[in-house]
Amino acid sequence: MDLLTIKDPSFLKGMSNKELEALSQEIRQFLIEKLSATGGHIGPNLGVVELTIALHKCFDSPKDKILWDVGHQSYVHKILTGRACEFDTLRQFKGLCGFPKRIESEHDVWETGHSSTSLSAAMGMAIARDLKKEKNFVLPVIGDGALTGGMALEALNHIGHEKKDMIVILNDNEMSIAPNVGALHNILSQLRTAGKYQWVKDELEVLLKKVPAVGGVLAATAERIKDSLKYLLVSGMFFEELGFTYLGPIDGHNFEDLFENFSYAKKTEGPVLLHVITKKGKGFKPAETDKTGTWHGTGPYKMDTGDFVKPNKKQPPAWSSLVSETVRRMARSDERIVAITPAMPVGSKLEGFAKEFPDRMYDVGIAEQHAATVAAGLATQNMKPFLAIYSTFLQRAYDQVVHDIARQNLNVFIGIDRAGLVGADGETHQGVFDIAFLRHVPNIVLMMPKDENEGQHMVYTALTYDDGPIAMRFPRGNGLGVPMDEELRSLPIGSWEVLKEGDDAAILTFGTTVPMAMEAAEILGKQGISVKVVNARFIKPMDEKMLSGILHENIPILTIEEAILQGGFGSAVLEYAHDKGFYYSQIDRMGIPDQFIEHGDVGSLLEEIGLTTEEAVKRVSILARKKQQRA
Ligand SMILES: Cc1ncc(C[n+]2csc(CCOP(=O)(O)OP(=O)(O)O)c2C)c(N)n1
Ligand SMILES: CC(=O)[C@@H](O)[C@H](O)COP(=O)(O)O
Ligand SMILES: [Mg+2]
Repeated sequence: MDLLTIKDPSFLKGMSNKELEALSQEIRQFLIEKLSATGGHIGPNLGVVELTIALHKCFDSPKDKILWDVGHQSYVHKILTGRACEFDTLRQFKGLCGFPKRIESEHDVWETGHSSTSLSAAMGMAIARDLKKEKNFVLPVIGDGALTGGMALEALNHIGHEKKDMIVILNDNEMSIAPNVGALHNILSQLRTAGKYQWVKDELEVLLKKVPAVGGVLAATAERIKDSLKYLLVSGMFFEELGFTYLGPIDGHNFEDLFENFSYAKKTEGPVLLHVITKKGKGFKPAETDKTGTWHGTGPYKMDTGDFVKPNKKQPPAWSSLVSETVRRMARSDERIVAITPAMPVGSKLEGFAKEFPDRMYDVGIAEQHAATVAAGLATQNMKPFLAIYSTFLQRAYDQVVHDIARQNLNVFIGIDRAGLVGADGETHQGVFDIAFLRHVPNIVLMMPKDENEGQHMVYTALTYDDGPIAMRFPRGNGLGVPMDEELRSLPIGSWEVLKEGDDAAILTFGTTVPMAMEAAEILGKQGISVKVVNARFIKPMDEKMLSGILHENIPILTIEEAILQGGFGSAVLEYAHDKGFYYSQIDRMGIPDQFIEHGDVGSLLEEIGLTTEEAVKRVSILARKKQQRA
């Protein structure tokens, strides 16, 4: 069939299994083709083709609520709900979002991007349903990786206690981004090999009921026999003990299995957990055989060979590699260095570190809070923990940074990756809040390098700093390709760097917006305006000596940051000026406005919010003109 003609999932109701098999192949081929041009989360989506079709055939979305945990595997859902025609714009500026988006469709009942929220949201929907005395199914789909997230376990605990009607679909493909980790993963492995539990339990019930009852004693004994048999037959009655009816494990690519279990689940009171086994990347060899997470989320690729489309010219090293490899280099001479990642060993480029120091690298699963406090615990024992974590995911560990790390002034090095706009992943992943939520935390040092050479020195600074928590933020993508110093050196904490002298105005900035500031200063120079450009590489503590000097000279200031304005670096400069009595200094700020930034290429996003060289030129011209008028 022509997928582009699909308006909603109702067409599935009348289709035979054979027709559904054919549809599955068409959807797989469509995904492989479309994503070869756009990139995206090909592996996760190829794994849920039959599962998604079966859900939309057996249930009535949006009356029945289908939630997608993380949401990176919702492309098939988007195809079946009338958005196939938008896939050429997937994850592009003003195009189709790569995660569920309520504004896109009534079938996207819950927005995700960060992991492990679906069960909690589903519980909220189930409570609302029952209070409103409505009748509908609530169906969160959660992966084996997402299940390792603390929120998911909090939700299981609550759902099992409240015994709300809900059908949790556990999509178990044994993979997180990289192979899944943890004791929960081991329980799932046991369940995967234990074979179908549910039918055994039911047959047991029938059998035991046939035993002639001799009063309650035997029945109670029978119950105990049944329970002990349950333990005997199926290890890890983890979910049943939590109050769920556990079904499965079943083949998530087999329509008969899916339909049979969905219908059983529909008739089961209370929360059901249906354990579905799928193959990540199914139907596309390179993705299906991927054991490292390379095909979890990709750029464009060649369909016939599976080769990724490479940029035309050689790229400078990725920022994540620069940081992780410098940590690795330092770990050779400092045995105290331990790396911790919450399920992102591939994204944080920690494979080399893990290979060289297997006993000093911990992937804790999707557990950012746990990761941060493990780092804190390590620091109490005079180890040198390196917490490698994306800016957006660090949001999950805010209290652990405040309560465990900073309050105890523990020497943890936080490598804040993907700081700034990340682009295609959009609103849920932009790394724009970390300055605002860290700057006000006592004891913390927060810095950002202007290029990868300064970056390696910052890693050295962080790992040789012993006075408490120190965080270095760095962007997604690649460095600038600057020459790299052989020897690593430490930067004086709180020191800024003058990149260009000038006295009509000063631009204070750091990281990715330094080139923009230099370009603006050059343009303004040609207009007779001499602009000082300062690499304000320490966001906290600021270089108060240099800042008060600029304020004393009454030089107007423009701050620029690829981070949220409210509470950001510019706010810190405003606060400082006011606190030191510079009430009349001209200070302007450029940064991310008070809104969530959607998906798209970073250039278009910066253009759209006016974080551009042209805007900087305009702002400084106004400041300089005002200064001249006052002179
Ligand atoms: C809080 C949070 N931490 C980390 C991530 C990054 N992440 C995206 S998908 C993923 C793995 C999810 O594994 P699973 O739930 O099993 O889904 P699968 O990709 O196997 O279908 C991770 C760690 C995230 N989205 N949210
Ligand atoms: C869905 C998810 O959260 C991850 O797959 C994320 O998209 C990875 O981001 P990077 O591509 O920046 O590593
Ligand atoms: Mg998985």
